[in-house]
Amino acid sequence: MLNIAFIAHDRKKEEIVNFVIAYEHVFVGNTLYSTGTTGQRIMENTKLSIHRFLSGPLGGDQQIGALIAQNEMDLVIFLRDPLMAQPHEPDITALLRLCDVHGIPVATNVATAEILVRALDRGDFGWRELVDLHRPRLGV
Ligand SMILES: O=C(CO)COP(=O)(O)O
Repeated sequence: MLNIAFIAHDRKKEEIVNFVIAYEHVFVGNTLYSTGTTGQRIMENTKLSIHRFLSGPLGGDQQIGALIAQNEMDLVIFLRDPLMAQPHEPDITALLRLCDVHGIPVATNVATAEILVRALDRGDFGWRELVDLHRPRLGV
């Protein structure tokens, strides 16, 4: 079972909802997290249960970043809006930076998300457990 985070900016909300509906059978059984509004929209449209943090502009990206820093996140799907500036741009940069610091697979567009979720379905994320042998989860 993996810990997976869903995040999408407003103009990407419909895209992430459709993506999660399409792969609901892959995501079910994992522990799912999201920023506030993204999670609300996904839960309204699927049977998935999601731990929702604050909305992104209010600190949700930072809350998910904290889980990444504690080695509590295995996959991040973050559909960013590349065409509109966000008020919390530093938080977005910080989250993506932490993914790179800790080597966490992160998709920032749906094409990459699709490849990662198919890899997840095939069991390709087994290597995360090997990494965990050397970097035990700290818990939250
Ligand atoms: O702003 C976000 C990510 O940076 C997403 O927040 P919401 O899911 O609350 O819209």
